[in-house]
Amino acid sequence: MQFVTIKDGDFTNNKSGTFKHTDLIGQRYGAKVQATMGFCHVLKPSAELWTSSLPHRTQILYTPDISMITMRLCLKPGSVVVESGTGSGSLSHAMVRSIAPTGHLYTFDFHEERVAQAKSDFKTHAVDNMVTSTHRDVMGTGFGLTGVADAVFLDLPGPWEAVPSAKQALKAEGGLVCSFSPCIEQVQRTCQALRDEGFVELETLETLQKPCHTNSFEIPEAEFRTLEHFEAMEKERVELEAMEMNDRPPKQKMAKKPPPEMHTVLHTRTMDKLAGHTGYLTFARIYQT
Ligand SMILES: C[S@@+](CC[C@H](N)C(=O)[O-])C[C@H]1O[C@@H](n2cnc3c(N)ncnc32)[C@H](O)[C@@H]1O
Repeated sequence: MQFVTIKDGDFTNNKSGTFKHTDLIGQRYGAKVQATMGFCHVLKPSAELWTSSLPHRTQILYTPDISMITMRLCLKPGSVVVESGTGSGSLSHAMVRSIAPTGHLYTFDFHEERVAQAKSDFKTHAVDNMVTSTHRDVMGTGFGLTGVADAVFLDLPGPWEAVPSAKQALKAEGGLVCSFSPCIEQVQRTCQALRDEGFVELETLETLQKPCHTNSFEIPEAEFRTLEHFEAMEKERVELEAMEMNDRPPKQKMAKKPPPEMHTVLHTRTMDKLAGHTGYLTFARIYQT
């Protein structure tokens, strides 16, 4: 999967050969476009496609975790959400899609270049009006936000350090927090910090996706035979033998059997490979009033 900005006169080369951008301009989304050694499909950009094609500047979150996060944090149009670290912006784009057009994402990272690149990506994807991207060490100095957020998401090496500041960033009526950590020891420290700050409904889970493939194929209709059926077949065989002995060509005497009726069968197979452990998601809620 390649994310390509199309420019009249440019070319893109990959294992399918050379694609002239001029041939791509004006194509409808979904169109199949021929190249010198293969073809491509022109797809409409989406948060999921960005996740599968973005340049990795860090480890990123993938669609199974992202869908669990956006759903369990109840993100919807108009939600205000705080995120750290921004990383490569994989989760940020999905969050923006969920909260658009009236919500806002405050995203923080202490790596200056990543913040600059994320800002540039948000602008290119025309979502920068819904994002504030800030260069800041949130484990050291917190988010610097008070009472604005419906939800806070933490993807940090020491999320427990940011829990008091996450609480402060949530709206007066309370809100939701999610923390992603690869190690169970990080989860334990984060849960302790969440309890200390008065968060409730703590739940930690791991999201594993098990893909299934469904195919269809044709098989002959099953023929269930009775004893009479076998007896009739035996009679037919004996008659055939007798005709052959009388030197008469059997084909002239016997009616040709019609071809069996075909039947479409759907077959679903779960894939053998299950993507391995990425991390644990800890969710919690606080009621502040
Ligand atoms: C694993 S990446 C986040 C990936 C992101 N969730 C995504 O889907 O693309 C973690 C990020 O946290 C940032 N980070 C680590 N410690 C931080 C801190 N104290 N304050 C702010 N950002 C921090 C790192 O610079 C890194 O970019």
